[in-house]
Amino acid sequence: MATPAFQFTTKANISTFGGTLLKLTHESAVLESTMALNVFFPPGALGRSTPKVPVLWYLAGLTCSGDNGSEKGFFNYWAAKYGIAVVYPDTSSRGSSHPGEHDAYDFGSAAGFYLDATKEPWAQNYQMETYITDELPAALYSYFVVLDSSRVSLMGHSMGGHGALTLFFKHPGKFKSTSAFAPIANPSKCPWGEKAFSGYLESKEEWTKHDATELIKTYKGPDFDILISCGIADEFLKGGQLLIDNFVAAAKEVGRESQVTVKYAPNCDHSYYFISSFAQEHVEHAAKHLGVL
Ligand SMILES: N[C@@H](CCC(=O)N[C@@H](CSC=O)C(=O)NCC(=O)O)C(=O)O
Repeated sequence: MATPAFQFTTKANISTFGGTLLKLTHESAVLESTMALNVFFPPGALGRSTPKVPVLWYLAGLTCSGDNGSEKGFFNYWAAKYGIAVVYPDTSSRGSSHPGEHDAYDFGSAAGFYLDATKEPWAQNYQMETYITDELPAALYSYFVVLDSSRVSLMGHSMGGHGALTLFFKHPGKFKSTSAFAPIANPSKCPWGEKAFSGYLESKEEWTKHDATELIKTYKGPDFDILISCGIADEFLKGGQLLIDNFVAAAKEVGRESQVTVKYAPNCDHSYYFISSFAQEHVEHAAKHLGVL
């Protein structure tokens, strides 16, 4: 048997909900970094090659790693039930030490914004879009052949919700569905997004290419069915960081309002207590589009 060109190191093998959560590391060429991630395999899937299982990616938010979603999202119970693997990648390159990289919670490490930076020094290794849509999936799907590269969905939270929406629009047809918890839905117009885009991108003309509220207006791919959940008491919704209404208005502008469902949850905040409360709904949304519900 040929040795796969790409190697993962298993740091932990954890039995949960009848399946297995692997804590992995690997060398990323595009991020120029050793990267950690977690992958949940539903019952019976790890170690077999067929039947393949669909894959759901969870993109986490600012300050997070692959651990937040896998430990506090409560996705694995529902993924086990529907026979779905869940990939929990990290949120930025971890191998560098650019000026200011580790100083703020909303820029640099753990704040890669799921885009390919064009401004130096970030352009060297802050290439999260290529990592999430190309390098890491190619490596995972060839190493763990049970993962079905033809049935893949996305979901994400906050900065990761921005990633789940923008990567879906930027790569038409690559993902069966997407959904988001409290996404940063119009980053060009909020403080988190303005800081990230002006730091990572060479010119302001590039901003629209990374903003879900702009991308939905120019999207030419297949129709979609986007689910967004957000807490009414979300401090970042109230603080103007999420701007979900702008995304809904853009959907209306291009006649796609029926393809976007936004559900506001009474009393809920921005935390994983909110996310885990709606984990079932988001995994089942993906399960429907992945053909297992
Ligand atoms: N100042 C806070 C802000 C960090 C925070 O709330 N992060 C959220 C994501 S926000 C948007 O991407 C988060 O999910 N945190 C991790 C968690 O487990 O709650 C701070 O630095 O704490």
